[in-house]
Amino acid sequence: MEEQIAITLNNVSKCFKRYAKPADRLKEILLPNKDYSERFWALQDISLEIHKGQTIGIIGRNGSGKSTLLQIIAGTLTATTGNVNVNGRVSALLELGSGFNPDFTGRQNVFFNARLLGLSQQEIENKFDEIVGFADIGDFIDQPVKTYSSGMFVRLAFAVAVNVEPEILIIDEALAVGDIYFQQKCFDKLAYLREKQTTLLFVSHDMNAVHRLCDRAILLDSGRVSLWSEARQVIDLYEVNLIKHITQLSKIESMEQSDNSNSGFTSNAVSQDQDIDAEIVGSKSKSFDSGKAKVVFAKLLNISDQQVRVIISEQLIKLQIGILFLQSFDDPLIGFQMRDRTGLMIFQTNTFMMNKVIGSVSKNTLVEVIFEFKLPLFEGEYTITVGAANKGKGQWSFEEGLLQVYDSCLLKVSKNQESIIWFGLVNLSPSVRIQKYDNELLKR
Ligand SMILES: Nc1ncnc2c1ncn2[C@@H]1O[C@H](COP(=O)(O)OP(=O)(O)OP(=O)(O)O)[C@@H](O)[C@H]1O
Repeated sequence: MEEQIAITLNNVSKCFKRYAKPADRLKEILLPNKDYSERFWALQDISLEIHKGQTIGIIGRNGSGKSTLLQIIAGTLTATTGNVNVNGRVSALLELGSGFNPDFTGRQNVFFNARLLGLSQQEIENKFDEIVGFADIGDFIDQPVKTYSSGMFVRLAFAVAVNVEPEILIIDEALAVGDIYFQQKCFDKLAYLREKQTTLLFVSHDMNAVHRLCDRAILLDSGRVSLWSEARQVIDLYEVNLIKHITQLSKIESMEQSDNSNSGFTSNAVSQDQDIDAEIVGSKSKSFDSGKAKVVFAKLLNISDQQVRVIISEQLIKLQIGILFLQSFDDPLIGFQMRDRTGLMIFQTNTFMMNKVIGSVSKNTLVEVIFEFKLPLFEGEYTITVGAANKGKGQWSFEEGLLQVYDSCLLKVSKNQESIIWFGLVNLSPSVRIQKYDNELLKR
């Protein structure tokens, strides 16, 4: 079957008027026959064909034209030249606030927006609980949105945009807003829409997110397509360009500071108690609960057994889990998994997989398990899911699942100032050997 085309752009360019001084704009209003502006081409000669069901990342440095491109596809801006053809119902999450009436309540805005997106009154009523459940803003749904925090605003806007079952979903950086739980929920929803063959266009500066969500990507550079290819290749080129750019900047900086020789690293100044803004959230959202066991506690401790929520990368940490078994079991196991802010599972294990036997437990037995490990992760927030089951077999498999509590703990990993400089998910702590061969040696 021939693949359907969702979006076609033919030689699209966008020109904005710019004024050197604000007064020039005013002068032009007062003297309409004079032109005080200069022309600025934010997009130049963009031609693309996006197939139905593709997920496309749009990346590029600040000002490269990403938002302008999204707005032209979403129809909120018109191209100066070229033509755009969009085939399907578009739901767009662009600038914060666009599409919402500040004086309307959240509820009214949901109906208003969903109507604009082509849903009937009945369809919106059917979807309303799902949208509000997703946004999770409580009683604020009946308050005017002008009273919302920016986080609440994005929650509601995102909830509407993704739950109206769009054929084409356009998102501009919205995933960067909101707490880790909401971000994970958004990623899960986008993964679901992707499975349902929704065409997704996604602007982000977060390359992990682009990598996770997108098949292909567009790299914009000064309003032109620099590369349109597999996401991995485009991200690689973007990162190489970024490194080159940063290198250039730092060369200029070091020339400027050549008289300042004091450029050494500072010693490790981050303390365990500093910057604690994470919290143990307990059984926040139960993904599975058989009613046969429950989590009594899930705590992160440092090596001195003090409860912590901020951990310096590469330090030892203990995860202390208490499970109360409400029935007797002959061979229970307890485990955990760690996920990053995109919901990506980084690690999981359990007592069975570690060849540790809890042994049979009678009704109302509390079992405490302590996992101790190093945390060589990149700085950021992570969540821990705690689970229990009976009779393990193979990898994360068992005869009877008892509970799985997502987001039992939230932890924040902070940078280890004494470590090497590195980037990625896990510090592989590489060793390195360098050898130099002089000319004489090479001739031999
Ligand atoms: N209404 C406008 N009038 C004049 N110039 C504009 C207008 N909108 C955008 N621009 C300019 O067009 C260029 C591209 O802007 P755009 O917002 O599309 O970039 P971007 O890649 O999304 O940037 P960022 O990553 O910072 O969000 C920028 O130089 C911007 O200043």
